[in-house]
Amino acid sequence: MSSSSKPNLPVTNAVNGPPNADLVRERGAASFPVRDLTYLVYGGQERTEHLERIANMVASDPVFRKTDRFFLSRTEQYRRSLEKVRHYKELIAKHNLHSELDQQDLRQAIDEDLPIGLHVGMFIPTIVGQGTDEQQKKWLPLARAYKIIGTYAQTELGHGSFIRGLETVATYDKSTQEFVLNSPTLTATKWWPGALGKTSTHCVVFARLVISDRECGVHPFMVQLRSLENHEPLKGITVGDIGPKFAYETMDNGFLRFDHVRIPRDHMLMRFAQVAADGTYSTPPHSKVSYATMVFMRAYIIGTASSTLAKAVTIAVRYSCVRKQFPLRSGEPEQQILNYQNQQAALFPLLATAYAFHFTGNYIRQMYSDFVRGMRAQDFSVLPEMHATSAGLKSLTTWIASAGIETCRASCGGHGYSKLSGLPSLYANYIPACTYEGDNTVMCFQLARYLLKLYGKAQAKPGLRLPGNVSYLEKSTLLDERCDASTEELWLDPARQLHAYRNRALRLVANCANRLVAEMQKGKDEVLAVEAIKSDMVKVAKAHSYYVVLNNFVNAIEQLRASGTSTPILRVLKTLCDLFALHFIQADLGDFLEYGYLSSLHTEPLHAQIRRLLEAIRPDAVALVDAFNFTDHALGSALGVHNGRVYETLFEWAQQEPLNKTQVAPGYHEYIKPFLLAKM
Ligand SMILES: CCCCCCCCCC/C=C\CCCCC/C=C/C(=O)SCCNC(=O)CCNC(=O)[C@H](O)C(C)(C)COP(=O)(O)OP(=O)(O)OC[C@H]1O[C@@H](n2cnc3c(N)ncnc32)[C@H](O)[C@@H]1OP(=O)(O)O
Ligand SMILES: Cc1cc2nc3c(=O)[nH]c(=O)nc-3n(C[C@H](O)[C@H](O)[C@H](O)COP(=O)(O)OP(=O)(O)OC[C@H]3O[C@@H](n4cnc5c(N)ncnc54)[C@H](O)[C@@H]3O)c2cc1C
Repeated sequence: MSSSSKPNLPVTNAVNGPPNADLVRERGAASFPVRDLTYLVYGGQERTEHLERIANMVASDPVFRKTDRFFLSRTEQYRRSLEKVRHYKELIAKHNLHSELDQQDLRQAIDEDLPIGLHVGMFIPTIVGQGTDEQQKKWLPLARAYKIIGTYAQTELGHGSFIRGLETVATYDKSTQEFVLNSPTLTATKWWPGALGKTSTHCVVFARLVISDRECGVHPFMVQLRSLENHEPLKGITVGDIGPKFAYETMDNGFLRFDHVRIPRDHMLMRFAQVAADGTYSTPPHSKVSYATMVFMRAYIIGTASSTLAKAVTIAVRYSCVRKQFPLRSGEPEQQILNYQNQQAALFPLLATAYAFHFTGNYIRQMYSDFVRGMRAQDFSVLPEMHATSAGLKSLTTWIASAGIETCRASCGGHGYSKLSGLPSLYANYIPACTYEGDNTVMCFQLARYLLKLYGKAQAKPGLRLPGNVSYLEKSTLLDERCDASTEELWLDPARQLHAYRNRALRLVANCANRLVAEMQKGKDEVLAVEAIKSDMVKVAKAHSYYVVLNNFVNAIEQLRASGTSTPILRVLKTLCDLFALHFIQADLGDFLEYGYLSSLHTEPLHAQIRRLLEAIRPDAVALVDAFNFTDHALGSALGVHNGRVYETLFEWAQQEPLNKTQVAPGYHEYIKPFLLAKM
């Protein structure tokens, strides 16, 4: 079936010429209308076309070019990203892109870690979330007009995860109605905040509030760091870049120290906790309400896991269609490497996961906006669920996406190791997502604690109703149930798939709870008992999060069916959902076998069904990655170019290598010539 209308994307960066014949053939053989799936992913035809207009504008603009990025020094990369920021601002004015959504679309199309990411992603949201109406009125217009540039300075040299251990102090001076910010130790130095080093003029600093020697906990303060006239650091402030990193070269992650810096009282963000002029402190309505920006960003990160993984899979699948190695029998044509089962087994579960995470992103966005609506009405009841769910999903999605990018890279063979494949930098820039906004393991503890608590409550009070995604914790009878998927066909039943994931999650929670009790019975207090089950807590959090992802995928397909989505689209989504469900059972088979939920009676048909699903996806693989609709600019990969002219593009891009500027090697005269021409 051909697509219902043609994509409007330019083929930029790739070497022009007739498209690769294999890709053309694959595209012609898709079983579903690609364009319709693109509309589904991006929220309709109108929205897709809007995004394409922005993507085209960016892709054809030389300021946003990416192909030279591998040949620039760190400082040049930083300067180039500032040039992009300036141009981004010019385009907002020129094309009237004043809504937050338009600007987000533009940044996404630019597709670089710009040093204003923290300004829009955390600084402004913290003012919105934590500032009083007056503070918002004062700071937001300046921030939104980029009259000030801000960041979010929480982590210190000595502490990141343990926020209560932060050492930066804000002491209230009643006599002047000021806070005095100070970094009393080396380890109190703020360390890591993005755009802090060189770009930001302001930041929200998280510091422990002290009033008349009384510790009041960590709170957010607005602090000006640099002069708005000449960008020099203000008195008492030591600030700079933290130096080379694994990647992320465009971002000036920074350090910051305070030497008794005074700020006015109204620079503490006081929406929830207040300090009155006389030093009276009013506590916030929820002790963790000042952590809300992190919850927001975790939700955002979950939303970007799909597109990041989708990029890697697009590159690897297109390349695997173009790349040929070995004929099956002598005299026959060589095979596209995507025809090999092992290649499909590596890539198609990731393709399925990219779609699964798309629906997870929709789910968390909805949950987050419900949560914000509640917060505005002073209802914080959803905060624990929001915090725990987003912490778990952030961990699972970023772990899988990170490992998935590396799998895609390795599946491209030698060319995957070339930076021109786009995959090494995609990986290197993405993996800190497993660390920032909460180390994934630490985040898993948060979700596991929440699940253990609810499980304990459900055990203590039979009949208690728990929220939707955790309601399975009420049903301890589920533990006695076993899998009955004894045929390949039965494994395609979503109810059975969900049953397996629920059963695994409940088992792991129950097991953890039992071990906790056992450790306490051995004489440990609760704190030490928790320490003794921490590895299992990570497994609990992952198991629950897998269930949430699958549940959302299954529900999304049901909703699409109910709303009249066409059969070919439903069929292909269902195949992807099945592969997601079965692949991750296969990947963690030990969990399911350990308690006898599955036996070899079920595993044989499971493996067989997975092989069938790989075969079913094969003819649609290119169409499924095309549906993500990335421009060549967004992929930044010689292997993933839409026209499939992989070798031509690789060859042309390699010519830009600075070593190729001269025919004779730099250093030849000093180091090679002497021994080549030396007398024997
Ligand atoms: C229009 C849309 C625009 C969108 C724009 C987006 C643009 C984006 C541009 C993107 C650009 C770049 C992207 C990348 C940027 C990366 C930037 C990175 C930034 C950072 O990393 S900031 C620093 C982040 N730091 C952390 O995440 C620290 C992690 N640690 C913690 O969160 C906590 O300390 C903790 C959870 C580990 C433990 O907290 P602690 O204070 O010690 O408390 P406990 O005693 O353990 O727990 C007490 C109880 O409180 C519960 N709790 C903890 N946290 C929360 C929370 N946030 N909410 C609710 N409840 C919470 C905890 O569970 C305990 O509960 P219990 O007592 O058990 O019931
Ligand atoms: C690229 C990047 C950008 C960043 N941007 C910002 C920013 O803009 N603003 C900002 O404030 N911060 C930022 N950070 C800091 C980031 O938020 C922290 O690094 C992160 O929260 C992890 O904290 P940590 O470094 O203290 O790790 P640690 O907590 O020291 O973790 C080290 C190891 O110890 C383990 N561990 C820690 N605690 C426990 C425990 N209780 N039990 C068992 N194991 C434990 C962890 O699992 C991990 O394996 C950024 C970091 C990076 C890498």
